[in-house]
Amino acid sequence: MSTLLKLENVTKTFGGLTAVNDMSFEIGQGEVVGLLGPNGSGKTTLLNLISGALPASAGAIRIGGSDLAGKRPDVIAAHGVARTFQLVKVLPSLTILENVMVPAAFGRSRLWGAALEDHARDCLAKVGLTAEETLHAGDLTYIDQKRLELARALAAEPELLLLDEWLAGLNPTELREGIALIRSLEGHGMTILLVEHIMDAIRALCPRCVVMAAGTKIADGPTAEVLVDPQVIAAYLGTADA
Ligand SMILES: Nc1ncnc2c1ncn2[C@@H]1O[C@H](COP(=O)(O)OP(=O)(O)OP(=O)(O)O)[C@@H](O)[C@H]1O
Repeated sequence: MSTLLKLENVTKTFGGLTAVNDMSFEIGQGEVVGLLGPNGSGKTTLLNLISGALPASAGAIRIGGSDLAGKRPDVIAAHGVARTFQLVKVLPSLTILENVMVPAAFGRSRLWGAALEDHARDCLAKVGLTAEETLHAGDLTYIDQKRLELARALAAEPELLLLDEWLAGLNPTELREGIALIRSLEGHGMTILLVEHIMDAIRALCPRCVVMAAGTKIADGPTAEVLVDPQVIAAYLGTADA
């Protein structure tokens, strides 16, 4: 499996706080990897560094061989990285179709006209929103807004998809649908780095997990092994002398 994402000693400080501390790991093409850790451990900051929303303080972030640390988000997107956000970011006054056309127009293929609409519709079909394309995004239910956000990310034709708690806030039925949807992307060979607190989802989707605590990598390996690692359990539950 060839390496798609390679982090080398990536660090991010905010003043005196080190939010991400010397993180190194690789993700192969087509892998689905969970990024775990207690609240405040640096997961979202790491996604922000990979997607270019924040510049790294140190280290290299290689995507397909190019070091993109410190590059603008649009440059990183052009290298095939797309993401969803912890708090859904759709354009409420635009229709569903228009919401997906925007990232498709500015995505890797710079589509326009009929090709743009066709591609946007394909992305809506992938997330099961075909019938809703003329509705306004602000009128959608929460799960459908999440689907739409995923369709917007897919519209940019990513090779690497970063999902930041995309399954959070769903009821059990929606969660099952959400897991099936992510699995269907995996079937298309997409590489996914998934920040998630729902362990059932992690077990169902991620053969491998990386775990962070206080900005540092404390585990990286097969999910079943990582979830019973005493250091990981201590990071989540705290220890008597912590
Ligand atoms: N823009 C910022 N400025 C200053 N501090 C920040 C900023 N963004 C994050 N932090 C801090 O960095 C640390 C890591 O935060 P981050 O949001 O990355 O954690 P997380 O693991 O994603 O947490 P959660 O699971 O709660 O989303 C926290 O202490 C947070 O307060």
